[in-house]
Amino acid sequence: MPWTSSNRIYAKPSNTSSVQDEDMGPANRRRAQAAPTAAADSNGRFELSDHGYGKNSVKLLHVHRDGDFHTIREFEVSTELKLASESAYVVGDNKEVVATDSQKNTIYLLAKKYGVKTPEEFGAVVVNHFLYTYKQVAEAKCHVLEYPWERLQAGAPHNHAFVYSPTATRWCQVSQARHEAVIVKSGLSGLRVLKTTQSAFVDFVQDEYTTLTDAAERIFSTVVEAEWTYESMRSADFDDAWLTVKDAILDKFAGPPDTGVYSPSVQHTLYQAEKVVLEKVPEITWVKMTMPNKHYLNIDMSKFPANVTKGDPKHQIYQPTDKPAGLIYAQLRRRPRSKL
Ligand SMILES: O=c1[nH]c(=O)c2[nH]c(=O)[nH]c2[nH]1
Repeated sequence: MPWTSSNRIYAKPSNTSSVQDEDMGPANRRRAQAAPTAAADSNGRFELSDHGYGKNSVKLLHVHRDGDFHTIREFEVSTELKLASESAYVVGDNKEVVATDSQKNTIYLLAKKYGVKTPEEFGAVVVNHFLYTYKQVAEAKCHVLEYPWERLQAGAPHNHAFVYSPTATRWCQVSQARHEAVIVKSGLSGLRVLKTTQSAFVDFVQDEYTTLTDAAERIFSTVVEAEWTYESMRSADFDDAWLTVKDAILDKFAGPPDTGVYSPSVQHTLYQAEKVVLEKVPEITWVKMTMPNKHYLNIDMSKFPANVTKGDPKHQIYQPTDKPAGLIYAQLRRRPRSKL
């Protein structure tokens, strides 16, 4: 979010001078004396090019009890405020500072008051609250990370027991600057997948730097990260969109259970998954995926005598190498509609 210099207020607000020394305890007096003015501090040589403060990872469990049928969602919520004034930083004046401890309390109180429907909607409630309660807040951000609880299936869906199923982590970042629209970015991280066939990498540049040979058949494994934004808060079904993104990735990576789907490269598989996301969720404006190529290397057994390497051809051994990994990403967005 760009910040114009008009947001910056260097002068210490004049009403601070009306505070008499006698009103201060010794510690406050020491602090007030120590606080430099902006000019004395930097002589205009420096300017804050960014700032913000908040509470990190406030953990919260939301239980919705509907008779015997309970639903849970567990979150880590982080807040960040950018004040219009830089006084807290530059001259040590805390008058406009909403304490990070109060920000933590606010998260609990808003969750109690409004419930937590989706991370995105709760994030919007939080940023709205800060902007409209405190006029000195110029921008508010809220990051929500959701723990992957699923209802326990014990023959039937259990009324009140859940199992931790960390297939992927869901998160969102909601931000709003004063007089501007809410911006929602959602994401999925840590979706680790591997397939044992239907992956190749051939026909790439061959030159004096190349040792890699064409692989018509290889292991394909990655840990997918994805993030995307929405056109507006209003029309989107955030839970449904998140599941659609996860399913698009799994479907384009794996294909049908019996035959799979051929991947000529990580790049192409990533692109295919992003295309499905934009096709299926019209509210998403762009989607970015990152797929590190977690290499599983063939082990050269040719140097060993035949009698030791001879084994059941059904057994194939690879060497997993986490690092280095190829790092492949792309962002796909909608082209503006032609006016013709
Ligand atoms: O799918 C791949 N894309 C690459 O760009 C690449 N580079 C590489 O060494 N292996 C692979 N695999």
